[in-house]
Amino acid sequence: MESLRVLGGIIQIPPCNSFSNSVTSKLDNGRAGRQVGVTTTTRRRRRRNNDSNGGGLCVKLTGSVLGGSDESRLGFGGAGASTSRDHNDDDGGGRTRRIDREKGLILGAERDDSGSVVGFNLIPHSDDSLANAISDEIKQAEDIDGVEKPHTKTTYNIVFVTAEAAPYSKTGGLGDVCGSLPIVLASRGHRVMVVSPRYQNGTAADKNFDGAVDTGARANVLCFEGVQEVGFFHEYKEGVDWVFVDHPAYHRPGNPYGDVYGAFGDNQFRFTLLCHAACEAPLVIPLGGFTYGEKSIFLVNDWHAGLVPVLLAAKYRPYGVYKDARSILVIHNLAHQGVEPAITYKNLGLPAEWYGALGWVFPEWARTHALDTGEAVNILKGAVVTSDRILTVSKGYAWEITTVEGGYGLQDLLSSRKSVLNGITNGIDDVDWNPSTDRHIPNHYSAEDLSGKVQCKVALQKELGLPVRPDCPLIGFIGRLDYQKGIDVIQQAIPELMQDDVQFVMLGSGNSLYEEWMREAESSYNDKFRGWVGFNVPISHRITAGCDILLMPSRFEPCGLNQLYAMRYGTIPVVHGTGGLRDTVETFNPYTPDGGEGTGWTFSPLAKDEMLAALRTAIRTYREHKSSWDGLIKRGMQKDFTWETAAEQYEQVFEWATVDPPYVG
Ligand SMILES: Nc1ncnc2c1ncn2[C@@H]1O[C@H](COP(=O)(O)OP(=O)(O)O[C@H]2O[C@H](CO)[C@@H](O)[C@H](O)[C@H]2O)[C@@H](O)[C@H]1O
Repeated sequence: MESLRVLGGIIQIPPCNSFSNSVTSKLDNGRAGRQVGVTTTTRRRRRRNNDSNGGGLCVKLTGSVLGGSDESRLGFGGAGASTSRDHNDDDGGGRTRRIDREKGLILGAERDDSGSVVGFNLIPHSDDSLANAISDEIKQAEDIDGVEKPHTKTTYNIVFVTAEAAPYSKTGGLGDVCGSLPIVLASRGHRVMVVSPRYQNGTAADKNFDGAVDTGARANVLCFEGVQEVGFFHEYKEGVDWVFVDHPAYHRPGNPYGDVYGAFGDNQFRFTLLCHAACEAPLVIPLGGFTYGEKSIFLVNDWHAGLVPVLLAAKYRPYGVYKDARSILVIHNLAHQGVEPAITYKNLGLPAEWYGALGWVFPEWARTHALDTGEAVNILKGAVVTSDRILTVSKGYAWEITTVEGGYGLQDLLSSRKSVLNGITNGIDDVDWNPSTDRHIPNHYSAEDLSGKVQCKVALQKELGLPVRPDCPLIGFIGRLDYQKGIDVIQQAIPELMQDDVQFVMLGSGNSLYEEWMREAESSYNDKFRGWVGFNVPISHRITAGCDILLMPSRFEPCGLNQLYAMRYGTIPVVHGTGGLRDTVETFNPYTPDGGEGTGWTFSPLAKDEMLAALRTAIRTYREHKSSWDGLIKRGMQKDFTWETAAEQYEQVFEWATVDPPYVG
């Protein structure tokens, strides 16, 4: 059986021969390339590993099908591809169709009004059985695990640009989101690429990238007063094209942003490279035979990807490239904006006249000396200005960032873009985070049978060397040890909380002062407190399953994932009522006819006493009101936090983005 794959609403035909091909992007054709000094060459085209079953249809598309420049840009043609062709037809609409009598196929590039290729027609010429075979194949793609998958009405080519994507790289929630949302969007019928760096830090984590192979495609990026060559590695997995930008700057000990000495000094360089490379990837990497092309939607995650919309507006659109693309900035954390001295603007590979988009002036109180003019370049600000739409990861946070308290200096600008600003609450990966199948926890359980949960608690107490006491309330904290997470409030509360009959476990890494404090607290309260310093995913699952309560006193929280994981694992969240925490945790109300509603407790303001009061209410409920506690557990476990709901909302935003004209400056 010949196999066809359906990606992004187009029929994709696996190449039957591997062949070398030279692809030159539009930039090389003398337009934007000369202006900004970027050239791109694909040296070798590789076969998508998952498609290389030897049974692919052998179809060669030539310039008469696609038009000369498109042929080269899309990476078709090449000496090795073979097919027998009878003649060309004009379909009356000016499009040329290639008829393949032997296979009974008619192929034609379908274009929209502006001339962009939006897909290909594949029509059986004389044998209806082929049409049936094709629709069977399509159905199989949909029902791959026997489950009917929700499908989108309109498909898009979507390009995520991100500094991290789990399981390849992860330091926090950004990695989780960029590791799971793309898979859900792909399963709904979109064609999805994720572009992130190929980190190699000399640890076992390097193996995460073992499945990605060198595409041979290269981009020469002019920035930082030189030409930088980046490579592209690729792995096709779970319906997603994972593309990894390769450069020596990503090969060093530490995490994606820094090492034991702090943040890397060249992060502006490292993420400038990522952005330039991500803009080239859809033009030059023929994945499974097709590039993503110009009609792509870029999902620009946080400041690391923030130059992408600026590059689209300043470097590509003025030269007719990416005129049909759109960019959507997704803000996971406004506190980090990629701000550097104004003098570094010249490093970014942008035309001088675009300085205003990124230019930013620190308020007077934040300046360091009397002659400091406060002038800076702010990459996230550039993205806020130039992106076509803006998203945050919860509705509450979408409002907070327009206020003085939550706007980190960008509140006025964000308010001015309110008409294109929305909040979509993150979902969770319910395969990775499922207490009835989780490979990291010792006993499985579900809302129907909770018996495994107490066994997880006992196992955790043993693992941590705490007294094994199934009846003692066990409180957990998991997260980056950062000002954002309210660790200082926990610090203040611990001496008082340790007077109560409770156990407390903290897992986290980050600020070394907090790490040191966790070690000290463990030795001071050795029978009650454990501080696990480090980043450890299996332990994070075991804490989520084994604790009774998860504490999140975040100062601000754009969405927060741990409270969602906690609810799914029957662990009751006690959280500061801010951002996504307030949106997702409903405070327990026992006074309802059916015995109570709510999934946890929120407290406000963020202060030691308020936090302790909420914790103690939770502990009293745990001890004295067993049926209320069981109700809290069950309601939390039954909540729908899957990505499907969020994915549908993202699709709505894609539609709005494509209806409106793109930002042109
Ligand atoms: N030491 C450790 N060991 C193992 N795992 C650890 C860990 N420390 C943290 N994690 C994991 O990292 C993730 C953290 O996610 P969060 O959403 O809580 O926070 P983060 O602030 O990183 O993300 C930002 O982006 C996300 C995604 O949009 C928003 O939800 C959030 O509000 C915003 O601040 C969770 O999966 C957690 O288990």
